[in-house]
Amino acid sequence: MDDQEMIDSVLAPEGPPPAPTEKIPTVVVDNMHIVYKVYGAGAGKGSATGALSRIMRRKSSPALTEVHAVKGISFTAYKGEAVGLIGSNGSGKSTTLAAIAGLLPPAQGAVYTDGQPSLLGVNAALMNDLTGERNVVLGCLAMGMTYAEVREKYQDIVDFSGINEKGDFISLPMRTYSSGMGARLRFAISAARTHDVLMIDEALSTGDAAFRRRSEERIRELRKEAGTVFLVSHSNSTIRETCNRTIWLEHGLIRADGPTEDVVQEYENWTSKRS
Ligand SMILES: Nc1ncnc2c1ncn2[C@@H]1O[C@H](COP(=O)(O)OP(=O)(O)OP(=O)(O)O)[C@@H](O)[C@H]1O
Repeated sequence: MDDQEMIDSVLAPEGPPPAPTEKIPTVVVDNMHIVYKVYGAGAGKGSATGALSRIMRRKSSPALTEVHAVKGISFTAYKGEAVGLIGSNGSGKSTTLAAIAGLLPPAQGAVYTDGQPSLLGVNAALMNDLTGERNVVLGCLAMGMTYAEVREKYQDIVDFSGINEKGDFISLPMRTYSSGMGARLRFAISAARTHDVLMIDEALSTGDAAFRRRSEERIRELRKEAGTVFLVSHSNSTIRETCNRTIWLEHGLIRADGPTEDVVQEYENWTSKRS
C-alpha cells in the first residue's frame, strides 16, 4: 500500500451499518463474581436489642458472612436471542439477572449492556394499595410511555393479563389479587413495551396454561422486535418453547451454554441421575 492509499483508507468513511443478520451483542458478562455480604448471621445477633447490648458492652458488630453466589461466569448475549437460565435451587440464576439489571455490583469482573435492561420479577414493585387500573398507568409511565401511548395500550394490557376474566378486578386494589394475578398483571405491563433487554424471573410459572401460551407468544414477538430476552424458569417446557439458547448454572458456575435442546437434555439427564 503506497502513502496515498494509506491516507485514503484512514480517511474513508466507516462502512455501512451492520446487516441485520450480523450478530449484535447486547449483554457481555465478563468473569463476573457476585458476593452477598450478610451481617449479623446467627440467632438474634441482627436484632436491635442485640445491637444495643453490644454497644453498651463496647463490643464489635457480629461477624460478616459472605455468600459467593456467582463465581466467575462469562457469556455474550445477542440481539434477537431469547436466553433461558436453568439450574437447581440456589445455583445463581436470579442473582445473575439482578446483576445484569445493575441491581448487584460485581465483586470482580464486569457486565456491559447495550440499552437499559429491565428486570421483571414476580416481586417487581407495584403499589398494592392502588387499583390494578392505576398500577397499569403508573407502570407504563415508569417505563417511559407517554399518556397517549398508555391510553392506546391500556385495554390490551388488561386483556393480556386476563385479570378481568372473573369479574371487574382491575378496579380493585392489587392487594385483593392472588399472587398469580399480580404476577400476570406485572408481566402484561412489562410486555407492553419493546425492551432492549428484558429479563423475566419465573413470572410465567404463576399463570395458568392459557396465560402461559399468550406469554410465550409475546416473548417470541419481543425477540422479533430485536430485543434480547432472558428467562429464568424451572419449567423445562417453557424454556424449550421460548428460548433458542440456554445457559445452565450450577453452584454459581456455567455448566453448559448452547442451543436449548442440547443444554436442557443434558440438564435433564443430570437431574434424573441425582433423583
Ligand atoms: N440476599 C441474599 N443474601 C445472601 N445470600 C443470598 C441472597 N440471595 C441469594 N443468596 C444466595 O445466593 C445463592 C444463589 O441464589 P439465587 O437466588 O441466585 O439462586 P437461584 O438459582 O435463582 O435459585 P432458585 O431456583 O431457588 O430461585 C444461594 O446460595 C442463595 O442462598
